[in-house]
Amino acid sequence: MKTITTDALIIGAGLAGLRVALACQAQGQQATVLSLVPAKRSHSSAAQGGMQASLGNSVKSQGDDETAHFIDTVKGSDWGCDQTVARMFAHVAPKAVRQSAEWGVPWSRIKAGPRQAVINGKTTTIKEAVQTHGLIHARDFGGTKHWRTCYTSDGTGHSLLYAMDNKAIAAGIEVHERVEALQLIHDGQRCQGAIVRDLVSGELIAYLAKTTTICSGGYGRLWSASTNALICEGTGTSMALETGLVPIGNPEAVQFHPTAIVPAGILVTEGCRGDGGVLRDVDGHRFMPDYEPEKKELASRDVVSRRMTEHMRTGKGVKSPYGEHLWLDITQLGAAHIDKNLREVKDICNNFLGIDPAKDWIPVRPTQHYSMGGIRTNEKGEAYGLAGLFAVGEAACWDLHGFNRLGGNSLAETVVGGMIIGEHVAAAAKQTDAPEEAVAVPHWHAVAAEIDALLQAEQGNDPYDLREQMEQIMMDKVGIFRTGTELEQAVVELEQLQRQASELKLHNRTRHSNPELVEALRVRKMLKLAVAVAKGALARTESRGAHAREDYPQRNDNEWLKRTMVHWRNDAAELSYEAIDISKMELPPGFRGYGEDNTIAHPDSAVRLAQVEQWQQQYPDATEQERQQALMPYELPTLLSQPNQRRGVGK
Ligand SMILES: Cc1cc2nc3c(=O)[nH]c(=O)nc-3n(C[C@H](O)[C@H](O)[C@H](O)COP(=O)(O)OP(=O)(O)OC[C@H]3O[C@@H](n4cnc5c(N)ncnc54)[C@H](O)[C@@H]3O)c2cc1C
Repeated sequence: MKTITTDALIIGAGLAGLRVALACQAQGQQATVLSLVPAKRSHSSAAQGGMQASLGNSVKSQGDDETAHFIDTVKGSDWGCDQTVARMFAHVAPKAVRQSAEWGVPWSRIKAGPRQAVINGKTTTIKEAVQTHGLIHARDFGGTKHWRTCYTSDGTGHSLLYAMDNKAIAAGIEVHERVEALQLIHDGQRCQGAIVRDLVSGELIAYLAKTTTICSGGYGRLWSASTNALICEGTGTSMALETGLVPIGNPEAVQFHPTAIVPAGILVTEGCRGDGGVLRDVDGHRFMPDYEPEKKELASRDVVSRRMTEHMRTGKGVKSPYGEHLWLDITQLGAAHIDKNLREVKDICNNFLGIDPAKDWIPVRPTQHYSMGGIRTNEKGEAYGLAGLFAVGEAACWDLHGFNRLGGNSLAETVVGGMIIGEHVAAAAKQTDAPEEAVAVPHWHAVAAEIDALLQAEQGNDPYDLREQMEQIMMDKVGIFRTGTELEQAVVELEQLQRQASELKLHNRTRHSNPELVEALRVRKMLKLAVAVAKGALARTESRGAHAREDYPQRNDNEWLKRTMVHWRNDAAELSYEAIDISKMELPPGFRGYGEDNTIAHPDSAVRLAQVEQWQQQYPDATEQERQQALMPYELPTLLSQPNQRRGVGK
């Protein structure tokens, strides 16, 4: 058995993984990072539009601060998030953006003086103040009170990941690429690394570590149409699920992005609408103001995706050989703006549609985009159920996003989460003894036996076929709008596929670079996750954020203000629930601001609201910080707890 030992094993070399690694290395803990692909090819590099942080620099960001960011995030989540996490996050986000600037991220900057901008479909003049010249700019994004999304043209993820990876190289962090973690090493109490397969040589390696952090990204590729990269298959998340000890939180919370191009499914950023683009139907009519008169195209993502789907259902979609779609019109922004701020969108339109977005409308429809659910962790990023295991980024349910993530809050989560949780990972690694090799042996044998069996099987099912069926079921029955009948069918069908996946037959019997073997190992993991998503969705008989049940259209705080927890036990998904405590909320549940308020209220909401109001009346002169700490105290590592300063025209 080949073994590699390290202090902190990090599975995933996207933004979350690299930021955790940098935090560990800075604390003198050796970090070793694993990745399916070279680090700079991780999915984070695909992020376009930007990263939220309340710098308050621009004239349109005036008045922004951590509290506004916190409130937007909680409302965006439809009160499903962990408010303490949202508070910690909003506090650290400005530090994350500034640090990344120091590390070389070329943030788009403010130019003092007047400039033309398109707001609500009208060309307007905006004047930036002289004292803000050269400060980091922000653009508008959906569901936010102020312009808060910092950006580098529309290649924000690319710039961030390149800067982060260069920093990791400079820090001497080892990234082992083209390897795949297949099973966690643990003794039932503590996680001590992972069994990993070299995707080129086929060799199995036991990575032994004091701490293990899963940063393996989302599970978008469970659906046949997704904006996610092909490697976003959720195998890291499923690996935690397979322990039977670690739960997945809110697997059913899945976001569909309004604007993926048709037919390729590639995303064009929310920045298109943030910068003034509008949505049009088959008649060229701008329909969003009819549904959401206040926020229009910049309502929360889940809301816009639903409105688009509803509008197509009324017969206003554009028919195409690839199904119906709507139009995204950014022509009003003009070629100069697009060339500067939306150049990736321009390339995508040119290369995949053969159109010029400065002149032509872009065919779009809502498509699977983001996994709010993931490995359930506490505020320190520690996974439930196994000591020494952490999760950060899209793979985790830390739970910053609840049932809907705001645009720009995911890049921010990867870096902020990496900064905060990285400190806890480093501290845990310092306090833990190196594991004994023996603990890895049964896990190594289990994985080796699974691979042997797959390579020797004379009969069984085709892994590609099972996967295709899974993707279609997820698309047709676990989509934007959900019903009990379809979800019941989905659960039955997915469970059947999952059972079939225990018997697979491969045509390719080689041990080294064997894509069919990779597929077989992955499809088993993906099917478990798919079952968890569908079962969670079926059980949740309410509509909250991106989880929209047509048979249960109301948000039901009375019965459902709780987090779904899925354990994999006895080869089946087992559901339980974790209550969300209203009495500890800084922002008690209320109306989110879209459509009609049809919430079934929880009796504790009114009680908590009265407490919050009473406190405010009792201490009218309290500072914002005093108010906040009194209502919902939170702790951050000292390094990150300092107040933020704002130099712009904001507070
Ligand atoms: C097209 C697109 C545009 C987006 N734009 C924005 C935006 O503008 N703003 C925003 O906030 N968010 C955006 N997002 C979301 C955001 O990009 C992601 O949520 C975020 O980058 C995820 O980062 P991560 O570090 O968690 O995971 P990733 O960047 O996905 O990295 C996962 C890593 O895990 C590795 N890995 C996976 N499984 C294994 C395994 N089993 N063994 C070993 N390694 C493994 C991979 O190789 C990779 O290195 C966008 C998403 C998409 C799809």
